[in-house]
Amino acid sequence: MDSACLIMLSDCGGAEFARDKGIPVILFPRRKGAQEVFSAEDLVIALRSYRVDFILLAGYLKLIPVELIKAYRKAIVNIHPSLLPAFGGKGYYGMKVHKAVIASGARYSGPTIHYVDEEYDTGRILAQRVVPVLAKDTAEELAARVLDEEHKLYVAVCAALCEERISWREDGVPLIQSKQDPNDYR
Ligand SMILES: Nc1nc2c(c(=O)[nH]1)N[C@@H](CN(C=O)c1ccc(C(=O)N[C@@H](CCC(=O)O)C(=O)O)cc1)CN2
Ligand SMILES: NCC(=O)N[C@@H]1O[C@H](COP(=O)([O-])[O-])[C@@H](O)[C@H]1O
Repeated sequence: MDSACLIMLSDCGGAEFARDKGIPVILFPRRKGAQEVFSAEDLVIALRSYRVDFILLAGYLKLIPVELIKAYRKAIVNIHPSLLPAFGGKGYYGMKVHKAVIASGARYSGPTIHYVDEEYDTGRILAQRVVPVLAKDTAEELAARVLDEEHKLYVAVCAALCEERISWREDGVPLIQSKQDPNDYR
């Protein structure tokens, strides 16, 4: 990857880790009363200055502003810990998702990676993996099973993005071309 930049909601372990690796960190949105205003337009300018090509969300809990969506069309993806469109949207994040899945009696769950549009979790689905929901699962046990697949799926999708193996079906569904078999799209 030529360049990287971390966008965080707040200063946390991830921000410290990134700084230690020499990766620029931007806190967005700024806390109320912060010394300097940093608008969505400022964020786009900053990302362009760092030559950022893709934006990968993971546990980012605020709505990405439309200015960023427009500036990074088909270049912002998010990972969500359920099989969207089920258990997605405002209020569905972290353990809330897994608790809702278990309470529903669903027998399967799993991560979804989707393109980010103006609303929460309504962007085009790019990839999913399925895990079983066991009868006696706690939300924490299900979360761990889903997270294990998230970590594998995000790596595979990032590789496909960087290697330009994403194509778009006529109906607007994004497909990933297999690295092993160029005739296989998922
Ligand atoms: N424009 C978009 N922004 C974001 C998306 C998206 O699809 N489009 N995905 C989210 C990630 N996400 C689910 O994957 C998600 C994150 C947070 C929420 C939510 O309800 N947040 C609360 C605030 C929570 C807090 O501040 O602690 C809220 O908005 O009331 C739903 C889904 C990232 N951004
Ligand atoms: N709707 C968004 C959402 O729930 N995202 C989820 O947050 C976790 C990452 O958080 P962490 O890396 O901060 O622990 C991941 O499980 C991701 O699917």
